[in-house]
Amino acid sequence: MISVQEALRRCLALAHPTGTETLPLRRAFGRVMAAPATAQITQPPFAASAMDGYAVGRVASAGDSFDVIGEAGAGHAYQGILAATQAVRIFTGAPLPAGAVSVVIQEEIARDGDRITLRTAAAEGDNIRPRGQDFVQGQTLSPRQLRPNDLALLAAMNVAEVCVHRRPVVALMASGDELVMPGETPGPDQIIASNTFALAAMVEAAGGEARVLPIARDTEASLRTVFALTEGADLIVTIGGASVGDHDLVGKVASDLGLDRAFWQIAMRPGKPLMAGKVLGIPMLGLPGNPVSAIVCGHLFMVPLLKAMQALPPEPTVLRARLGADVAANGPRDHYMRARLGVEAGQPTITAFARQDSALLTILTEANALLIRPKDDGPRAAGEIVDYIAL
Ligand SMILES: Nc1nc2c(c(=O)[nH]1)N[C@H]1C(S)=C(S)[C@@H](COP(=O)(O)OP(=O)(O)OC[C@H]3O[C@@H](n4cnc5c(N)ncnc54)[C@H](O)[C@@H]3O)O[C@H]1N2
Ligand code: MOO
Repeated sequence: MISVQEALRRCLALAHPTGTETLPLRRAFGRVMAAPATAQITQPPFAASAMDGYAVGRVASAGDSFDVIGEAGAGHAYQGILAATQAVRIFTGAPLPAGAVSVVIQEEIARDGDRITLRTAAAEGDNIRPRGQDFVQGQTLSPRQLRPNDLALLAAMNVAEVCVHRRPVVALMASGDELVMPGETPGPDQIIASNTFALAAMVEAAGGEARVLPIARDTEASLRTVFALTEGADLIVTIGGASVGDHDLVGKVASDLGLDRAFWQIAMRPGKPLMAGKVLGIPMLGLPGNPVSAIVCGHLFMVPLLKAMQALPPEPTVLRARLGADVAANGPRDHYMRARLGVEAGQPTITAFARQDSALLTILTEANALLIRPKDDGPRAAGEIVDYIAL
């Protein structure tokens, strides 16, 4: 069995970046930029007041007075030039008038008619946002998956459209005679197909488009029928039927369809029966059926594949925390234990759940991290530093 790292390397070798498209900003959330975006303007485009108050014509001390000669509001500049003895009533976001050197907030001013007296000193630059303090025209934002904050920045840069990678289309293909969809009434020997829903959401969160295909039955004919529905996908993800049982036919049918196999079975728990390759000209990831195995492998292999297809750094980020409770010696496969990450005594602390069966969705839903136990690692005591991946 190959290692997790080798399996990921072989998976990523299957990925090719998708093409690009141009989208209006309002449709770009969660998408991955395909090229740097360039600021069309400088922000702020002028030195601006950061507060409501008075722009004054010289640095001053408490007790100094000025003549108020006009007003500047956001969107309404004061057109004149301030002399050293003069002030302009100014509001947040208004352009700083020519000649102004400082803004004093209105709470620190006594006003008598058109005369103001300062209760505090006015130092050069106080409460003034210099021109271009946020960004300047021509500055670039490097490619990334667009979060809400990024969209605000692009909008401020006057970038109305953004060039993004086309969403990788993922054909999700669950198989098993025991499976029915949520909302249906399962027979006495049936269960509900569950992991497809997590995987589809993970695809969408990673910038892809999930195409959930009908559940294939455990026959070669049914699997072939559903495989035929994967046409046009950028990635085929099968769920279940990957192991060694008589009804685990995914590998067999994929082989009959010309699968160029990159690997089958890895030294990982959960996820041992994972397979990958290329079938019908499309990269394929064959996930194990156990819900936790499928979802954990989705995080470790499917999401990196989708990132690679959108030219993002694909590897999951491995972080470090101290163990909150002892863990026993590990076996011959890397173990990605469902765990709870929190803070104890001011330090990130991770504690594995006692129950690690790969069929336990209730545990997975309480987990917010995967504690990584290297294969053959000895027992570890609370307080030792370990690796984890955040979920
Ligand atoms: N003799 C051996 N048996 C098994 C081995 C092994 O090495 N030797 N590996 C075990 C491991 S590890 C895993 S993981 C499972 C995975 O097997 P499959 O990929 O063939 O998955 P299935 O047998 O189809 O299903 C396993 C389990 O998961 C349920 N399932 C399947 N699909 C879904 C779905 N979409 N939603 C919810 N639940 C699903 C299915 O009903 C089974 O209970 O094999 C071990 N066996
Ligand atoms: O590796 Mo299986 O995925 O342990 O349940």
